[in-house]
Amino acid sequence: MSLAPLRVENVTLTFGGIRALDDVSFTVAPGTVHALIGPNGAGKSSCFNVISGVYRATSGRVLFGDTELTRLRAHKLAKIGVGRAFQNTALSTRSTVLDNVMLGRHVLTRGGFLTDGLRLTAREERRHLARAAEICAFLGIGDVLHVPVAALPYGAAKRVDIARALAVEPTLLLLDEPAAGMNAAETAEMAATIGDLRAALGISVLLVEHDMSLVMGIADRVTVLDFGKRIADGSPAEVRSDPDVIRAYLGAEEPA
Ligand SMILES: Nc1ncnc2c1ncn2[C@@H]1O[C@H](COP(=O)(O)OP(=O)(O)OP(=O)(O)O)[C@@H](O)[C@H]1O
Repeated sequence: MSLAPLRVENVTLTFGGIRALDDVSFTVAPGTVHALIGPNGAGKSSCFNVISGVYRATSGRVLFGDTELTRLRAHKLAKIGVGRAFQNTALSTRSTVLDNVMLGRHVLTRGGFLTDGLRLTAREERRHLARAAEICAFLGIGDVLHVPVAALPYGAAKRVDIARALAVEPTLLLLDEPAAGMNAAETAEMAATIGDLRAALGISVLLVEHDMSLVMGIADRVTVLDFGKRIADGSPAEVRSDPDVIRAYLGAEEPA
């Protein structure tokens, strides 16, 4: 598996008069867990949405290896090895866990077996089902494969979303606030899972996160935004002691 760096280069994003991102640059090195943090309204979600193709940058670009992501549609992202899980899960809540994760796998087959009516052979289908089940087991939801997502606790539903993102066999996983809405115990479990992912699959992870405690324990590198600008970029220890970061978080929360 060849891993490519993700390069965010001089990205600016404006909404009318608001500069949500102002000349932001950073690089996610292959095989690392990279966190993008910042106080409320700093531009984290905007940046995630530019990287994952939801918003188009006003200027600047995002490259994954040699491919410019800024112009790619979602299914193309999956094809080049980028999986993404959003803050507000887009799961089909009446469908089972396994069916949701299988949806993530259709991009791996020629044309997509669910969208164009192509039938998979029974053998191919078994292979995809087995892999989907394996991914779920890895994420600790292997015992609820046949349960509708609507019946799951919140933390488990977030894991289904991540499983679906992993189902495209990405080399880069984009996670938008994976611990949002979780209690301390669930947050710690999620942090452990993200660490395991990198260790077991060797993939790169870009994580947008408000919760500093989750980030500091697992990130190799941290980029900090404030009012749309990059104010720091370095190891968790460097960032935590950076005066600009401490100032930005004052009044909101102390760096963990
Ligand atoms: N669709 C939009 N239209 C107009 N303004 C927007 C839009 N999305 C974000 N903004 C503005 O851009 C700025 C950055 O917002 P963004 O949601 O990216 O920050 P954030 O760091 O993710 O914040 P939070 O932690 O609160 O989710 C804010 O001033 C926000 O009001």
